Amino acid sequence: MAEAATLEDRPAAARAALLEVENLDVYYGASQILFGLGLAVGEGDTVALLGRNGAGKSTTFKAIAGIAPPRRGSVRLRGREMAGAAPHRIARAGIGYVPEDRQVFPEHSVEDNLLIGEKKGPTGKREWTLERVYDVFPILAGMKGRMAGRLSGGEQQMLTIARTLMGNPDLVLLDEPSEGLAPIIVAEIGKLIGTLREMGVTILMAEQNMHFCLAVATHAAVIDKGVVVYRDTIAGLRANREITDRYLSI
Ligand SMILES: Nc1ncnc2c1ncn2[C@@H]1O[C@H](COP(=O)(O)OP(=O)(O)OP(=O)(O)O)[C@@H](O)[C@H]1O
Repeated sequence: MAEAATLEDRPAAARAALLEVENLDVYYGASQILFGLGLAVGEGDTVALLGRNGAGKSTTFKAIAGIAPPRRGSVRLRGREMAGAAPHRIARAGIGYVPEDRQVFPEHSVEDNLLIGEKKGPTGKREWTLERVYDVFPILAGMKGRMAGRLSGGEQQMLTIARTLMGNPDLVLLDEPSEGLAPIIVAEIGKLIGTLREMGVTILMAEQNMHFCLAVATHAAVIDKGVVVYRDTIAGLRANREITDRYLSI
């Protein structure tokens, strides 16, 4: 009898997916950006959406979050259709979105930023409290009274992730968490994502930095010109030179 595969050996789609995206077409005006895009995120997975600059990663996230509503296709969270719903409804349904440009409230303290994000999860859960956030993000505990606008880029990135978690989402979308940060800070963010993965937080993150993803993700989807061209475990991606050379060479 074949040995049972571990959770991470199985493709995300083989388990009941928390998020299922199918046949997504997204346009900006007359230009089509996503072409029948599909991907799945299993509960507890950390899925990296990898692709070059302009491949459509941010657009995919905006479509899932309802900011760039798809013209066709389906975005289901636990089987519930989200496509076409307003962004605030999608957020309330359990999808937390951390955009590329790290939106902190600069004139508010770190702690106020966290409290602004506080809400019950879709099933009423309140797993993330200030105490828990400070436990996982000790750097924020040390600067809770500081104005968010005075934080460094990496600290703002952490604050935005922490604020999103305060909303107790079922799924966190992280758009290019390593972008524009110094290597030492990227390593910190990587460690943090690793901690969240160990805690069972489900994450879909967009990245251009393949090395960053190899270190923290469990699964990968590769996007090229608005189409997902490859889906596998991170181990599968690592072993696939053809895909990494063709779409992700850096
Ligand atoms: N608001 C917009 N209006 C028109 N075209 C856009 C808009 N935003 C993005 N695009 C185009 O859509 C395509 C996909 O962009 P997107 O930002 O989704 O890519 P990406 O993979 O996230 O890349 P990046 O790493 O540069 O953010 C690009 O060709 C981009 O120029």
